[in-house]
Amino acid sequence: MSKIKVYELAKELGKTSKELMEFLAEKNIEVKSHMSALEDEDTEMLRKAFGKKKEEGPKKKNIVHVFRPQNLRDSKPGNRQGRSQGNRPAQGQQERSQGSRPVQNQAERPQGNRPAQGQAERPQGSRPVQNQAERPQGNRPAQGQQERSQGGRPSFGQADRQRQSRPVRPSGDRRDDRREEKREDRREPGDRNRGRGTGRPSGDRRDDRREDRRDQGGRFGDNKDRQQRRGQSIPAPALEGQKPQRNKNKGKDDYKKKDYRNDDEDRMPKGRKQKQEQKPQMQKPQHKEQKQEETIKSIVIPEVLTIQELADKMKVVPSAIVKKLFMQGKIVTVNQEVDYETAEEIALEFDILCEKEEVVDVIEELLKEDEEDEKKMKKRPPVVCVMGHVDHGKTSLLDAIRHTNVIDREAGGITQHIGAYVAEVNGEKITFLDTPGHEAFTAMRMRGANSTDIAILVVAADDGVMPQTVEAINHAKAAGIEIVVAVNKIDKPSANIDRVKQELAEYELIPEDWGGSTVFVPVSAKTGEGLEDLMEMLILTAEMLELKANPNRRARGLVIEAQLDKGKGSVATVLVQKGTLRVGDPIAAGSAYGKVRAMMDDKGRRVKEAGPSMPVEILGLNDVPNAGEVFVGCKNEKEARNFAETFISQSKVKLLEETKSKLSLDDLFTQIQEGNLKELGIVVKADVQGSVEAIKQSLLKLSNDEVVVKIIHGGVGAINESDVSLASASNAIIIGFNVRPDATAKETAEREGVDIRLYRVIYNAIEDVEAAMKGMLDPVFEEKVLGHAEVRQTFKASGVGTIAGAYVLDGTFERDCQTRIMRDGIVIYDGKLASLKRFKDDVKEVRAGYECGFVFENYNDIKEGDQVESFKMVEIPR
Ligand SMILES: Nc1nc2c(ncn2[C@@H]2O[C@H](COP(=O)(O)OP(=O)(O)OP(=O)(O)O)[C@@H](O)[C@H]2O)c(=O)[nH]1
Repeated sequence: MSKIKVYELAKELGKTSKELMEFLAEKNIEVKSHMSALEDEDTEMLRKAFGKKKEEGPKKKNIVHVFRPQNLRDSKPGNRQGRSQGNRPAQGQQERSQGSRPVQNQAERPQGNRPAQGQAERPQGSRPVQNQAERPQGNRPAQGQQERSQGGRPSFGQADRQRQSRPVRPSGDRRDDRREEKREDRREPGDRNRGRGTGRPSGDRRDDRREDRRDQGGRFGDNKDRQQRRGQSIPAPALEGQKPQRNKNKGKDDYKKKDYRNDDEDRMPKGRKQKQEQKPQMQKPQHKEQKQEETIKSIVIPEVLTIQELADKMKVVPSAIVKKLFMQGKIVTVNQEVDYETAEEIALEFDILCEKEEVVDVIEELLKEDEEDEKKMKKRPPVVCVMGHVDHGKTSLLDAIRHTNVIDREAGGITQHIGAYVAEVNGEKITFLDTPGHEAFTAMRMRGANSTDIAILVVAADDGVMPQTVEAINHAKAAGIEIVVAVNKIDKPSANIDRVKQELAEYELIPEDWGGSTVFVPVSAKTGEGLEDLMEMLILTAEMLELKANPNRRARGLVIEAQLDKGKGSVATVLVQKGTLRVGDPIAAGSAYGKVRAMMDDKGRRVKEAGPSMPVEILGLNDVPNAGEVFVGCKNEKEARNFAETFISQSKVKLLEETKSKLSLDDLFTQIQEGNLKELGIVVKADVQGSVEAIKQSLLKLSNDEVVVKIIHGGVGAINESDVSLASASNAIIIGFNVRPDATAKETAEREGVDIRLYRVIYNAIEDVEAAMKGMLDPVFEEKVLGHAEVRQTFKASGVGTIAGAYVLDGTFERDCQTRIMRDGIVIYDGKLASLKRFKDDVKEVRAGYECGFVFENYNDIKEGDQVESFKMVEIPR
């Protein structure tokens, strides 16, 4: 037979390991820890010494202590004292047994281990099986223990209330017995004195606990302090001290946590019931210690949740949380959202541990790929992007390489659309991604960096390193891509290549001729000087990188750009990164899917297939995918559709989460209280995804301490009704770039008062929003004539004024519209229509060919033959 360990014997005897160890220490038998194996004779001795006490066990029953910290908080100190001394000796005892003991003792006793082991080993018979059996379902004390162990959980406050409302004396007596006994067993004489009589004052208990907590530091200390400050004692069981241990051993103890949880869930309801029904039953002492350790409850909560949801998880009434926070000076409602950290803090106050819900990114899972077999890989061309500060010549350089002129076609002088093209140097191909030049395109650059192998960092020789140069360096470094520096504009007299080299050296880009490893190529996009060198350097760098991909597999790559074409439908420029994409292949890209109907290369030629590093324009997707999205070749169209559907549903979830306020409770409060939190919601619609991203990024950057810019939605295509309703619901404005609202959207926007702003140049959009944030920009309105009418008769009505009986010649007249009365071509009145009637009824609108009655606001001098014009002020698109 293998030797029994201290903790096993302790469990068998219903004692703590500590007790046994103390006993052994008195007998000069050395045991190192609760895990130490005992000699047979020692085991015998211990069994003899402690065995008989088993009979006394029943006396120790009835330690039913449930407490509601939130109630205690409210209770007067006197009351609390009274209660803690009278009704809660078990609590005191429990705390004494752990709290006043040196901390290392706690450590010695692996609290996390015990319940699990207990459960695991019980059936194997280290403890007589009948013990288990003996413990009837209604073994009240055990359940009572359990409830007590859950003391921190207000969910069982019911039981507590019941306890408090009925006489508790008898149980108190019993507890006294137990206390005496325990004292005999465990306490030092000094301690005994301290604990004698009415029990230990709660203050002491707190001290003990504080000591424990201090040891554990962090949150616990904070909580404690808070409680102390308010002079409140949340008599958290001594087990509270275990929390940090559990935290520290996170992962290792995970299975134990599960045990706890299962235990809680499985047994608590029973326990509650049994407690009420079978109170007089006695407790088996051997369960006691074990149960004490089940005090800790752990809940799994998401990143953001409402107080109500948190309360549900904690199994407390939400008002308890609200109250607790109120006591801390935070006013919250049950529907208010709190972030994980705040929720964790709240839960800790209730002695509940929190674990963050692991969010599985389904999309990421979907896109996961296994490592490829090296043998199947073949050399592929490098994908190069151009980065650098505004006006340093990125477009010109790309253009010089491509020998086409794209600059002239740009609105506002910014490269707005991303494309890609392949250049050939000495038979070697290089794929260039056309990256835009404005800061607005940061996001794309980042994507560019992710999709590229080499970045050409363009630095104007006459300007040197500028902020966006640094930004570009950082992006490239973060993406781990090779940087080749093109020192541009060397044709300029003010060009200073060495200065550029020097400045870049500060960013760890040291030229080869200075002993570094960065390739610097002086070029002039204007004269074409150095371009060949640059291309050669790119080929050399690519060779060093040994770029490879397997062309014989299903294609996979990135969407570089996508837009909706009236004739062709969804047109997406994709960069194949792996495999070969063929016409007819079913593919999915983000929310879009379909079969490749046709493919065009960068020169507009139809192609049948595209291998690694090749950019192609594809037709056939059912929707416009987002730029930067990964596209995957699928087995069949069904698989592609499934992929897209999963993507859509997941994106919705994500969008919802993102739309949820990210502000923490604290922030929200301080900000709101100071009255300086304003949120500017924006819906962005544009003709191409690239612009959406660009506008989004630039607008987000406008956020400052006072106003937070929040992009509620961004998409490609005309502004539609759903955009307007979204903006209306979120009190947002809509920014349209190169798009217009459709008729229903216009109407809805007018009806709901949604501000739609249309732009053709990104700068203007950014400028406007910036201005709006500074002083709320006034919209520019334009008059829109609705219709004309002729006054045919006038009537005088008392209390109303003059009614003009008129005939609508063209257009319409709407209620509340602006009007202008003209007599002989001269405007004699300009104002609002006070009432619009058909016969005796007020109407909303009267159309051409109908007669109606007008009453003008504060104007009665109407004559037959007057011409009335109705118009509306509409906002003019910028
Ligand atoms: N002298 C000279 N001028 C150049 C050279 N390269 C570009 N430029 C000029 O510099 C200006 C900016 O060039 P772009 O190519 O538009 O610069 P960019 O970095 O693409 O600018 P954004 O797209 O606005 O970020 C243009 O007026 C070009 O004509 C060069 O090598 N020499």
